[in-house]
Amino acid sequence: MSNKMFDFDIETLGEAKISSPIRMSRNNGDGMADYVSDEDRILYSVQTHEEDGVRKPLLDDTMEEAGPREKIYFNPSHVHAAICTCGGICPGLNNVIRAVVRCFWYRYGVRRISGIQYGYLGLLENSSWPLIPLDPDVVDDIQEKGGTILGSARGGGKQVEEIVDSLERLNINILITIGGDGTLRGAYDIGEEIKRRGLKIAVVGVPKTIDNDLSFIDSSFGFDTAVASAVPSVRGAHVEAKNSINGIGLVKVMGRESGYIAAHTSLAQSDVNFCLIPESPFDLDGPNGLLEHVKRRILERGHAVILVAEGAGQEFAPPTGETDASGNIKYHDIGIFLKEKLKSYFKDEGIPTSIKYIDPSYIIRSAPANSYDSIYCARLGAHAVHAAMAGKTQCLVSRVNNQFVYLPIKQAVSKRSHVDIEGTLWRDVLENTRQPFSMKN
Ligand SMILES: Nc1ncnc2c1ncn2[C@@H]1O[C@H](COP(=O)(O)OP(=O)(O)OP(=O)(O)O)[C@@H](O)[C@H]1O
Ligand SMILES: O=P(O)(O)OC[C@H]1O[C@](O)(CO)[C@@H](O)[C@@H]1O
Ligand SMILES: [Mg+2]
Repeated sequence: MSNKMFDFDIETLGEAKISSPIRMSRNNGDGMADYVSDEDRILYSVQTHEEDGVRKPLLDDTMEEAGPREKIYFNPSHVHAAICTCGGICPGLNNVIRAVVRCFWYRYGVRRISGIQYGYLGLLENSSWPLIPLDPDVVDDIQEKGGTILGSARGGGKQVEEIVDSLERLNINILITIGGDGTLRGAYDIGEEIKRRGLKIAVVGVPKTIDNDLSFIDSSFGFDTAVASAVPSVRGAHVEAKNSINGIGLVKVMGRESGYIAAHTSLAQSDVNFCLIPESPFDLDGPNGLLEHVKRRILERGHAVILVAEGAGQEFAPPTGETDASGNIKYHDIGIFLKEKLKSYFKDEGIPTSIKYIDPSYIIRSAPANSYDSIYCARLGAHAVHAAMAGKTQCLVSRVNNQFVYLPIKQAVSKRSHVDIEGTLWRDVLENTRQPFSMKN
């Protein structure tokens, strides 16, 4: 009997019958890398569980290993591949684009590769942005720069019929979408419309989220760079706070629903005394509220550093009622709100303070990828191309348990990843900051 919890089966456009132009081996031990077969599977859970009094691995949920297949679906000379980047920018987008183009070009000999400008908007009927022809020369140095050479945008993704009309009109038969949960949902819907029309167009996603809030992925590309880029702001806030009388350094980082950047940055630069994330609601006032705890810290140590994720404390103000072009709710600026609260609280308490507020959000998001993310993006991009050439569709490339895998988009977007406040990451953050485990009265 199967105890499967997840559906990790990948859809394909049809049987892969064409021999891959990539020369690899079928045998272990001959000193040459082997093709990956669809039957090569990776265990999803590396934890053991108890069965009949014995600890056993969970063997039922397995994911398809990513990599070049011996047989591919598309004849490379018939391929017109397109790439688009959607949502907010993130370190590493250009690295992924570069890797995708180079893999199509050098490994498979694909010569028609187009960049779609400004995400799904570039595929709408009235788009005035032409396709950008891509080849290894065009993408040669792009990894040096932050952002994406294609531009990115929100909105347009729900107009799937128009998008598929454009794919048909432009003879695009592979679409690589690089983006977050919204982009992936859009990619899935585009795949459904393609199926409904009986077309043979592969849609493959490369998951992007600076907030690191996608499930079924160890950590998203650009996240390591984001944390590394947040560190100097915390360091600056700490120096400013220490050099002032009762100084308070307040830093805001991104993280709408998940506080991973804040949590990891607190560990990377352990000057943080209070790390505030959406997953761990807190009170401002009262004996166990944030303000009282900051006061205690100021009276004991003469300075304090607060790192807040943008989605934390949203309940302190009524919802803005505004959304962006993709339908995401616009948040209050918790950084500015906290700065004002701290100011008036300490004034009322008769304690002189100096509050320095730093918001490095867009500096972090626009940074070029560091070496760790550059390596990661190069590998993600190539793996996305191997999936598409093999005719896999409505899937994405991910790294789970340090292995590259293909996952169905539907399963991957079925839940978001949040910092588990009973888990080891948050436990380690609390040990480092020495803040109370709860600041609720
Ligand atoms: N539920 C959905 N179904 C189909 N398309 C969607 C959906 N949500 C968003 N999209 C489309 O996906 C694209 C990107 O969405 P969004 O702006 O939310 O960014 P994202 O991909 O979630 O990345 P991030 O929010 O991390 O920057 C937009 O073109 C949007 O129209
Ligand atoms: O300024 P924008 O484009 O609305 O994006 C802000 C949002 O984008 C994200 O960086 C995700 O891409 C969130 O962390 C943030 O809330
Ligand atoms: Mg989103």
